[in-house]
Amino acid sequence: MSLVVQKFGGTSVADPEKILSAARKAIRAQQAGKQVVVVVSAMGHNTDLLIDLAGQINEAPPAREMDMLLSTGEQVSVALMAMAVHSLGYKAVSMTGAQMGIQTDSSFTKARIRNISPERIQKLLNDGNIVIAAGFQGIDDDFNITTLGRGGSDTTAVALAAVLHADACEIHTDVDGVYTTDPRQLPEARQMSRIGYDEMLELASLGAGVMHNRSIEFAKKYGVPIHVRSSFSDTRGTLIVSESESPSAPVSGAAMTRDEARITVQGVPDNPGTSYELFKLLADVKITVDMIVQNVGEQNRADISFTVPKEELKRAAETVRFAVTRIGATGFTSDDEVSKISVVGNGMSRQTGVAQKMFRAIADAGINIQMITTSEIKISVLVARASAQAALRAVHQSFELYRKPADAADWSELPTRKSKEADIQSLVADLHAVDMEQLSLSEISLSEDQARITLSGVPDSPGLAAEVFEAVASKGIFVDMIVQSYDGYQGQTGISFTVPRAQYAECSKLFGTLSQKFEVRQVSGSEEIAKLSVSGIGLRSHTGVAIGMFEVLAEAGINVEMINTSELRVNVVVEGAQGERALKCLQAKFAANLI
Ligand SMILES: Nc1ncnc2c1ncn2[C@@H]1O[C@H](COP(=O)(O)OP(=O)(O)O)[C@@H](O)[C@H]1O
Ligand SMILES: N[C@@H](CC(=O)OP(=O)(O)O)C(=O)O
Repeated sequence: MSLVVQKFGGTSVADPEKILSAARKAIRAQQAGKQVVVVVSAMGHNTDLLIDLAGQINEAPPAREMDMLLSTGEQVSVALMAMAVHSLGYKAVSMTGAQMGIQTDSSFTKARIRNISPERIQKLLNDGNIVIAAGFQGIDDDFNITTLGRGGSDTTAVALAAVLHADACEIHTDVDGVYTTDPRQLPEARQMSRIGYDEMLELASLGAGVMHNRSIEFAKKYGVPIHVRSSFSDTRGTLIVSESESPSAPVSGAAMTRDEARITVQGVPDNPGTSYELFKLLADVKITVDMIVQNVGEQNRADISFTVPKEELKRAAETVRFAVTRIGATGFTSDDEVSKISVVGNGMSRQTGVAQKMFRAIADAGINIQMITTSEIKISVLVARASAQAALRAVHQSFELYRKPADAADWSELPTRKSKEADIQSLVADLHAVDMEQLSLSEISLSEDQARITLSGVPDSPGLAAEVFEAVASKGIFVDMIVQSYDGYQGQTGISFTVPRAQYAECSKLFGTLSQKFEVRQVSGSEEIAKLSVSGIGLRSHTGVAIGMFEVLAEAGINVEMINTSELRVNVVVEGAQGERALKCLQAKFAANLI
């Protein structure tokens, strides 16, 4: 019998009428011959209210008690939803995370699911019940209640869909589907018919609050199709599956992470191990570091810039102050008035000129780019918060995201779940054997076909990045990694990028002639670089991967020249001669995580 998981977010169960309307949807699905599991979040903004309440009693409430408190929001909703189904004449049973056997680790307020026992739910479904499951919560080995982190009900829903082998996991929310960017930010955003898991994973981590990023990790890992749709109508929404909406579009979506802060550590001794020490100290106090830009240093000193969520700046600055003395850096600067604008698309890894187009759009809007990082399917830039919305709009316009691509898939072509009955047995067995959210890496690789160009002391003004990469693109040179760092000294910035080794000579010649035009202090580079990549799922939520890479390379005395990180991959560039040795170190370090 086919089975559907329907998740209703806080806005969709905000009052009794909405709860009744959600209950009717569940009943309609059951009448259509499906077994139905409904996952609900706390009503409206109840989780925020509970957090606020806790704050009035204790400024730093114990995390265990926080989870005890926050889980009550969902417990209210499941009971009311079950009552709603009963009032309409159908059978329903509500269940907490513990009752469903959702076992987690003990990281209160951001627990990870280890295991789910589907037997009880399955029995209740077989008896004709609609099962109403509390989202966002679980239980640890010591019977403590845990929660999965803000927005975690999506993760509960997808995890249940995986273990119950549902046909689809429907996310019912207050928008019609996934848009090319947050429609609350840009009304011209367009609803997509579908989006790839990797694209959604990146967007969700970049501020597209419509989905919780960890739920996409699950969906990708277990092949669960997600259907994001409106709670208030029955229209088709957006499918999240393996393939993108359009095979040709370079960019599928754009996102803004509004409240960011930048820290630049200046004059870091350019020795193996210093970055590791800095990021380890930050990781030890559980600060999530993003957009790491370690540019190639001069005179054996480098600047390392990175971003942290704005609310973490105070804590991060305390740690960085300590780290500066410990690693012998010269100082640090920070700015908490910055936002990150990103574009994401599976198609960009196959096309040239995508980064340049984004930089041009932002330059033409008169906005300065402070930092750049790229990865295979994502380009992020840091801009002043006051210009962030204008930058988002400029980028959205430039890639014509408001227009449906001519080759966009339409609903009739959308794939459905293909796995067979036998798969479920092994899936369930598998889930009992391993942690559902354990780090799984698919590949550790070395490529030696790239070269690096570094422009140091570049004037930090609008349009510079666009001009540099337009010049490179005009020669038909494909740029892979790009990092631009904020330079706290004299309004200057440094840009490093990699190009195919075969085009290195041409590219250095180009900058030999262009360096005067761009008023670059120094152009340097190396034909002998090695790029090492660790790929998998959810590498940013498993922040240990980047740190682990820094650690083993530092231990082996190998200096990291460039780094970029994304949900799917962490890349580092090291000196060419060290490539093979670096690969062996990484393979040894992550052997247990390779699948
Ligand atoms: N790319 C996007 N597509 C659709 N919605 C988005 C996107 N980015 C951000 N959002 C926001 O996500 C909101 C839905 O998420 P949320 O408020 O958490 O819903 P729920 O309460 O159902 O969990 C939408 O109202 C929308 O403003
Ligand atoms: N109630 C929790 C979990 C959740 O997923 O909520 P929502 O589905 O409304 O984003 C929160 O607010 O974080």
